[in-house]
Amino acid sequence: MNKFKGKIAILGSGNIGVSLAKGLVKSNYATADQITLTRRNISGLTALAKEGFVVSDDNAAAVAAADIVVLAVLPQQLNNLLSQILPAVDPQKQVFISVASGVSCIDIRNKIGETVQVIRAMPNTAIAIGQSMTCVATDNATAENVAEVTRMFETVGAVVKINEDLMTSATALCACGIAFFLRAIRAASQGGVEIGFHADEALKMAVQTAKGAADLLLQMQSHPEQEIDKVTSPKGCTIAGLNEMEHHGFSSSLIKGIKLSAAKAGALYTKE
Ligand SMILES: NC(=O)C1=CN([C@@H]2O[C@H](COP(=O)(O)OP(=O)(O)OC[C@H]3O[C@@H](n4cnc5c(N)ncnc54)[C@H](O)[C@@H]3O)[C@@H](O)[C@H]2O)C=CC1
Ligand SMILES: O=C(O)[C@@H]1CCC=N1
Repeated sequence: MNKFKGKIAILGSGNIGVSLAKGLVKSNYATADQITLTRRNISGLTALAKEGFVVSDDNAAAVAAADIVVLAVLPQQLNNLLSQILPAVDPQKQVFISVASGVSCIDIRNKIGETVQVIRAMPNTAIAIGQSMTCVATDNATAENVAEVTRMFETVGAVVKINEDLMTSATALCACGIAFFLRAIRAASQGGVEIGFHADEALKMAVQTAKGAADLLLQMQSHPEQEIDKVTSPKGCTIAGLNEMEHHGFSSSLIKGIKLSAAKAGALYTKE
């Protein structure tokens, strides 16, 4: 692994910002002292400062010193942040990565300068354990910067490059998707309790079963239905349960939820 040699500023140290920072250090992409974490109130970052991260409430100073700037505030907090950092933006020095849902590259350039290179990235919370599914898109960054940002996110999971117009779809499927699969696991464990297991063992069984299902697809490179066909014995109990779930809208509810999340993701940001 070639360590990144420059400085990284992560503006907005909440769920995703902190998870990304920790993931980058754990994967040896950068050392903690190369990463500045900002937050309006830095008292919540004391533990991270002890781990060696630079912590600050001065976004403009963090940007001035950085080569890579990650915008990791909520969409509704972004315009305020962009106006704070405007004086420190240097298009020759920094490349900007935005993880904010529903904010386009051009929206960001309209606030901080038309020659600024902006790459959107949509990770998910599994970034904390190096298992993110991160989608990246840009409309103006150089191939070299896209390659570096891809390399950065590959240290904390898998990366797919997509067209920017699919970014809200990626948000729903991958970033929100973590919550959807977690809820499915939780529901399975609740079913397990109804049929006789203690809650802790039911959850453990559901989690390992879900992991096995995902790993089957990843390692065998197969299609879900191909694997399902191997489970469903004729006149058996699996097809009975599966069809009952489908009669109650299992696939349909996931599809509808993902469509609604994608629509919502596209409407989270107000330009003015
Ligand atoms: N949570 C998730 O699973 C994912 C979130 N995202 C996107 O990442 C962004 C951040 O989401 P979360 O981390 O969940 O939100 P969060 O609310 O946990 O973190 C945002 C942080 O930014 C800080 N902040 C707000 N204004 C600031 C400012 N002017 N200067 C410095 N810090 C400031 C807040 O204090 C907070 O700590 C959002 O735009 C979201 O759409 C993207 C992918 C996944
Ligand atoms: O729920 C949200 O709006 C954020 C974006 C994707 C995941 N969490």
